[in-house]
Amino acid sequence: MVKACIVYFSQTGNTENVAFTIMGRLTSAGINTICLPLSDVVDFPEAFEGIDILGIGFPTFFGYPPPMVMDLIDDLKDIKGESTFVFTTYGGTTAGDSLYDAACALRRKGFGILGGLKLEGADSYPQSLSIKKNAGRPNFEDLAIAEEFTDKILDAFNSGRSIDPEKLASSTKYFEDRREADRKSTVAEMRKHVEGKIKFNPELCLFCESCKKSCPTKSITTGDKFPEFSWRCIGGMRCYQCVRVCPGKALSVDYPGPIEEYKKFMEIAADSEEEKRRVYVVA
Ligand SMILES: Cc1cc2nc3c(=O)[nH]c(=O)nc-3n(C[C@H](O)[C@H](O)[C@H](O)COP(=O)(O)O)c2cc1C
Repeated sequence: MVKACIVYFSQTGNTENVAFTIMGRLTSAGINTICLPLSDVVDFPEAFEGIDILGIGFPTFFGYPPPMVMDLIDDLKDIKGESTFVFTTYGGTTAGDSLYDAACALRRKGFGILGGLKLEGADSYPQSLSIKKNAGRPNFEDLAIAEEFTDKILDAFNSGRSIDPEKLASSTKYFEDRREADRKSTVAEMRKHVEGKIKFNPELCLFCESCKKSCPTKSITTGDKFPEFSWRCIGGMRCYQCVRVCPGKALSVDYPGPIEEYKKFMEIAADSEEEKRRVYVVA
């Protein structure tokens, strides 16, 4: 029996939704499929044993995969030569080179690339949440596309086809111009336009530790009373999951500028309608 494992990182559920949709389709096609959040990978290495297909899903962060997803791929030491596919959800501005970067890294590890999928999701960035950008995505139609994609990658797998990661490269000029540049500096350049400081109001803290439990890099410790931030975050990049999950609204964001400036900045790197319509590429 063909065995698949889908590893995904998801903070607001968009990528998880897509991951479970793909798993459902694979399962109904008779593939023995496991879906695993990135945070469980260390505790469950058996999930990778004897797999034929590896799927990796993640939200796009500033046009690229979140650094811990690239770390995961780098750490895939013992799984070589299998087939893989990548998928991302993004807030409707740009998926940038996220599929391309993940596919290149997997290719370097010896994986054959079956294809890549990018679907729009409700935008989880704090300013975007305030304007409800892309609310309700991925919707029914988006998930139907995820199913269509799954059928096509299975066909590619069964026929032994794979693609060059180049096929997943963005046609958006902003990312084309920066393809050879160091990712950290490109992301830092973007972050300075939009990244706000996190404020803490002790009077609203419920001591529930939701911030600590949700932090993907375990950068938050709780002292006698309040959370303490090491600000390690994701290579310094704020993901704001602590702010999103705080039930008492004790954590909030100080936007670096007015929302109009944020919207203007998003236009600089935004995908063209044509790029947005290129939802998947399959071998
Ligand atoms: C730190 C950060 C950076 C983001 N960068 C982008 C981006 O470059 N382009 C975009 O369209 N959306 C961006 N988003 C929005 C997310 O990619 C989008 O909401 C995604 O679907 C969230 O997936 P999840 O629900 O699985 O966490 C960003 C969100 C965060 C928190």
